[in-house]
Amino acid sequence: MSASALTLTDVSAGYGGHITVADVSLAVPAGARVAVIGANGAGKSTLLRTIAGELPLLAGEMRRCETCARMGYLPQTATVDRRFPISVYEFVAMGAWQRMGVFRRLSPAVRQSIDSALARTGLTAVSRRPIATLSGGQLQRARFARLILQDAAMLLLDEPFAGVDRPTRDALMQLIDGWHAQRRTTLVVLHDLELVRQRFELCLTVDDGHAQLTPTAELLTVRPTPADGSIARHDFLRNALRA
Ligand SMILES: Nc1ncnc2c1ncn2[C@@H]1O[C@H](COP(=O)(O)OP(=O)(O)OP(=O)(O)O)[C@@H](O)[C@H]1O
Repeated sequence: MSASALTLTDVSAGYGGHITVADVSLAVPAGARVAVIGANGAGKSTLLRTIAGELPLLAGEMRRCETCARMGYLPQTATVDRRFPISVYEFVAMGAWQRMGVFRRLSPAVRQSIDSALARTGLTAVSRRPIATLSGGQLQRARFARLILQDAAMLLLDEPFAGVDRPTRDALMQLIDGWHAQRRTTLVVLHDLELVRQRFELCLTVDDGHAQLTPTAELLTVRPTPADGSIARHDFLRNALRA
């Protein structure tokens, strides 16, 4: 049995004392690819932000394995990223700030890592352009390149494929697969259940104020029927899988 990257015990998450998701207890195995799924407004982002430490726990306890304290968090696509008057290269380089040293100089090793991250995300040709000139898909690639630089053991990605085309989605999904091969743990908020079925071994379902971890094979392999009680407890899944 693999070690846990993340353990939640009776965790409640929400805003200003108002609980959105209650009593979450689960253990995410190190290196797992976890799809966080649920209807709009169910509380997926709230839970992810709480795990990222952006929101305080309203109750319960959270433990991360020692290396998983090195965490990369990608919020839903934010327009604020583009407002900075910096180049794509500089934007990506920000992922390496922890490795830059006191004078904030880029060592040759860090420069090599930046070049490699730009190449892996297909951005080498646009690396000198201002970040503001990137398309939505290119910006998402740049945000992934910055994540590569962070070298995090646990990655929390909130709807990373929203608004990107199929080739970009496939390229970014390959990066997530690569992180999986390196035994990094990923929690990814997704609405594409076919992608979840193909590439994520665990599902964190957020529904009706509760969240639980279930093997994808158990949750999504069987097409639901009205008599299928295991799926019927999640209305959002029943509707989505019937569509
Ligand atoms: N900053 C906030 N302050 C107060 N309530 C919030 C805040 N952000 C979100 N909420 C509320 O918390 C609930 C859960 O929102 P959340 O964004 O976590 O849902 P979600 O599952 O990620 O939805 P979606 O799939 O639409 O992104 C919603 O009722 C939402 O209105």
